[in-house]
Amino acid sequence: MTAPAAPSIEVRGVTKRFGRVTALDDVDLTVPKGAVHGLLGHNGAGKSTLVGILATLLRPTGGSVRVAGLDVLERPAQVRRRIAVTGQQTTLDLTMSGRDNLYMTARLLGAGRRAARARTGRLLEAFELTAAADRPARAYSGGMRRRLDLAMTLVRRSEVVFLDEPGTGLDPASRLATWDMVRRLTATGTTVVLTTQHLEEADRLADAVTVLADGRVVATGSPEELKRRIGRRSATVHLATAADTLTADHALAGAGLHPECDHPRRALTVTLNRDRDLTAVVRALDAAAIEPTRLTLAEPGLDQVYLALTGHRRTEAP
Ligand SMILES: Nc1ncnc2c1ncn2[C@@H]1O[C@H](COP(=O)(O)OP(=O)(O)OP(=O)(O)O)[C@@H](O)[C@H]1O
Repeated sequence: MTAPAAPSIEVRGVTKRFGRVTALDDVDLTVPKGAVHGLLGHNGAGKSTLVGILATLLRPTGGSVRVAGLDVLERPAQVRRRIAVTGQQTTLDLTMSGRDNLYMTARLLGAGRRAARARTGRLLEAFELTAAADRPARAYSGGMRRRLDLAMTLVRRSEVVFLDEPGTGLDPASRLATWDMVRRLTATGTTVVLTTQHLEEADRLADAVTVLADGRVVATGSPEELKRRIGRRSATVHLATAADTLTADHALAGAGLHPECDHPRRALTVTLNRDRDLTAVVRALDAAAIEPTRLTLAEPGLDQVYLALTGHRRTEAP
């Protein structure tokens, strides 16, 4: 039997204080190689501080951190060579075209002319920038600049890539294309850590999510696990007539299922606290000789998970 690969990121008991502010409090995090891990939290939860420590930009006050198998405090320079961080648009030269920005970066990182050209072409295509490739970056729209910024992060093949809200500021089509690109990164073994306040982004992209609130980890697991643990599924029964709605309401209430009735829409919603509650809904309706026109199931969103875990509604970045 082969030993499991060492995790790409291992954080143990990390604390970070800025004067009196405790930005991180006893944080643990393990990310396997080739996984996408979402750091989810409201403003000030500690996401950027944690990424800053992982990327060797900040020193933890306490605890241990290994990235790409290396201790970040003992070997920061080697860690830096293995990682890439986005959201730092300062690396873009706005007077140069998108193509030249990418090409120059590839050359600076040591690629030969042909390899640099090939990498540039692939990245322009992946981020849908081919048509605008030869225009100066200063003429790009906000979304195009963000895509170019992401592409710049990926010029070097890094073991770990840190992305800050990769979908923010992009239109829906570009967002999907970007998410797709992020997922493809992991196929080559790259580990991705993304910080986000957008629950859909974490839900769609991440294999596992760590929810931070006030510097502490309040939950960690796959988006599905979190939803199962916290969120409740619900079943909505749609009925043909007002009379059926009333009968179904009595039948479900009689079975102890506490339906919520939306009379104008002739719909009844039951929270499924246990798996067998769904069968109970169907049985109660059948016993009352009611045939619903439709039965729909709703999975909880990460929104509810976040609210349940932290007591906060999610707050968007300004
Ligand atoms: N350099 C600093 N000096 C003092 N306090 C800081 C510093 N950096 C962060 N903090 C504080 O640490 C806490 C965590 O901040 P952090 O930026 O890590 O949160 P975040 O989750 O990334 O938030 P956002 O989504 O707004 O970027 C906040 O209370 C913040 O005010």
